[in-house]
This record gives sequence, C-alpha cells and structure tokens, in this order.
Amino acid sequence: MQQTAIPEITNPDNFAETSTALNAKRNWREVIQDYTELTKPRIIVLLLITTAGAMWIASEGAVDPFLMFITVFGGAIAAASANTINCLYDRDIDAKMERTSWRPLPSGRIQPRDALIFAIALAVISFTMLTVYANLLAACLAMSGIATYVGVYTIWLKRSSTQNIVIGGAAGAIPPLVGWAAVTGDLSWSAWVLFAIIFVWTPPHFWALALMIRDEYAKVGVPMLPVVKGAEVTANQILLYTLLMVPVSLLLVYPCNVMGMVYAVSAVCLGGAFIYKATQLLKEPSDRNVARSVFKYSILYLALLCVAMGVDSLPIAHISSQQVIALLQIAHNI
Ligand code: HEM
Ligand SMILES: CC(C)=CCC/C(C)=C/CC/C(C)=C/COP(=O)(O)OP(=O)(O)O
Repeated sequence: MQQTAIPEITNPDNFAETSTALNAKRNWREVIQDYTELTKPRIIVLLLITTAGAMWIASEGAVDPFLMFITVFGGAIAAASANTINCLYDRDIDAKMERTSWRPLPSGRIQPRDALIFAIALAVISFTMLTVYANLLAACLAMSGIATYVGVYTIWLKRSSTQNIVIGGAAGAIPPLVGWAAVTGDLSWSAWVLFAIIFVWTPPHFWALALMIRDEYAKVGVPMLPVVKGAEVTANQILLYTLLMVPVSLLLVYPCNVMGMVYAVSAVCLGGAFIYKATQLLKEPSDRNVARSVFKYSILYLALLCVAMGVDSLPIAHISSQQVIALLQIAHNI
C-alpha cells in the first residue's frame, strides 16, 4: 500500500486538523482503503467462514443462497462495526504500538467522529438487513456480538484482566450462532457446540500472538497473560485449551450427531497437529518463531475445520457414527 507521509502526531485526541488536511490530499480510493482498514477485514473473513459453516450444517447442506448472502454480508457489516469501535476506543494505545501505529485513527487519516458515525451506520444497516431478510434472533445475536466485543472485551477487560481474552473471546464465537439462527430461527445444542469450539479455540489463537508481541503490550500496560504471568504459564494454558478443544469439536459427532466420519477424522487430525504444535511451544515458550507458527496454524485449523464441516454435510460424503457402528456389528457377526 502506498502511504502518504504524515506529520508526527503525539496527542491522539487532537487529530481533527491534521486529518482534514490529510484527507484533502487523499483521493477517494485511499479514503475507501482507510475505512476498509478500520474494519480489520482479514479477521472478518474467518469470522464469516464460521457463520457460513454453521448455516451449512443447520440446513444439512441445502442452504438458500440468498439467505447465505444476506447473513454473511449482514454479519460482516456487524463485525466491521465492532472492529471500528474497537479501533476508536483503543486509538491511544494503538498509537504507541508499532504493529498498530499506522492504523487510520492513530495516524490521523480518519477523524474519531467520522469513525463513530461509520460504525453506527454499519450497525444500523446490519440490524435492518438481518431483521428484514433473515430474522430478529439473528439480528439481535449480531448486535450482542458488537456489544460483547466492545463492552466486555475492549472497554471492560482488555486493560484490566489477564483473562480478558477468555471471557471477551465469547464475542468472536457469536458469528456461528448468527448463522444458525438465520437458518432455523432458534439455537439448538449443535449451535452452542459451534460456539464452544470457537470459545476454546480463541485463547490458543490469541495467546500465541500475544507471546510474539508481548513487549508491545507491556509497553502500553495491557495485562495480556504473557506480560503478567510469563511465557511458560501462557504456553501451559495454550496446551490446556488445545487439549480441551479436540473433545469439544467432536461433540458435533457425538452426542449431537450432525457430523459424520469425514468430519470426525478431520477434527482428530487437525486437532492432533494443533496439540503437537502446542507441545513444541511448551518446550520453547520464549521462542517467538514457534509462537508465530502456533498462531498461523490456529487460523488454518479453524478454516480447515469449517471446510471439513462443509464436506461432511454433503449427502455423498456423510457417513454417520451410527452407520459405522452398524457396519462394525455386521462385520462382527460375519
Ligand atoms: C476476542 C477474541 C480475539 C482476539 C482478542 C483476537 C486477536 C487478534 C489479533 C490481535 C490479531 C492480529 C491483528 C492484526 O495484527 O491486525 C488477530 C489476527 C487474526 N484473527 Fe483473531 N482474535 C480474536 C478472535 C478471533 C476470531 C473469533 C477469529 C475468527 C474466527 C479471528 C481471526 C483472526 C485472523 C484470521 C487473524 C489474522 C489476520 C491477518 O491476516 O493479519 N480472531 N487476532
Ligand atoms: C457477531 C459479531 C459482530 C461478532 C464480533 C466479533 C469480533 C469483531 C471479533 C473480533 C476479534 C478480534 C479481532 C479481536 C482483536 O482485538 P484486539 O483489540 O485485541 O486487537 P488489536 O490489538 O489488533 O486491536
């Protein structure tokens, strides 16, 4: 991305003048790029894969394409709103961390007031779209995602507790509930299992990243687990949550019985590789390269698990656990 040289900004609340002067020089493409960046688009992609995965399972592989489009798009807009408010609230610390200092708010390319209007507009559009074309439950769940991410994680826990991500992580687990509700109009046990998978996946995902950038978090006084308790405790916790994640992911096979053998084998293999990586990290908790590898794998894991859900939902690939048990009984009797 080509970046316009900007004057140094020391007070993140005094952006208006700088931002206006900058925007006068920026063309509309750069402005669109800045607003897109505010929404953390790369994270949204994986959130939407989990929404689509839930819709696929809820509809047993026969989802209405229009409903899929509306729900994924409405969910994306809700997540974009949540991420924008997070960027707005965190602009003071983002300005001080290398990784985040070039974001549109701390660098003064967007004014806080404009970001707030943008976030509110996104939330209103998302709620309206989901209510009109999906249902009220899906719309309310999307809004509860924004409220949890902003209220519980960003404002309440991020700067006050080492467990910020464990509790606040519930926000990131809401998108599959939105997808499920859009298809069925309610939330079954299977929907809550999808929620639980992402809930226990989030700490290993985020703490691996936090291990890589713990110095930055320490610099701005954010009490992430590796900053307060150290690398070894964090690596231990990552392994613990990863060990929990595998049986939780298998609840979709038994007792929920919505996934079959293709998914079961995939979940065991993908989870096994995750556990292996977490044990490698436990051997070298301070090695940032190992932490990076766990972080990257966490993203691949969740994406591939959703692909496995999609494949397993196809009638041609679905072999249920009951069918396997019946086959084993027949083989035993022969
Ligand atoms: C509240 C819980 C979560 C926290 C605190 C968290 C934190 C983070 C952070 C700090 C980054 C680095 C972002 C950057 O450098 O711009 C990141 C990256 C990422 N997160 Fe999470 N995350 C959470 C939940 C999730 C969830 C639920 C998903 C998807 C289901 C997700 C998907 C991703 C992806 C795909 C990336 C990589 C983005 C890239 O390519 O740079 N995260 N996460
Ligand atoms: C249904 C719905 C709308 C759900 C919302 C879910 C949502 C937006 C989750 C985002 C998770 C995330 C990117 C956390 C990073 O925050 P951070 O502040 O720790 O990251 P940073 O340090 O990069 O700013």
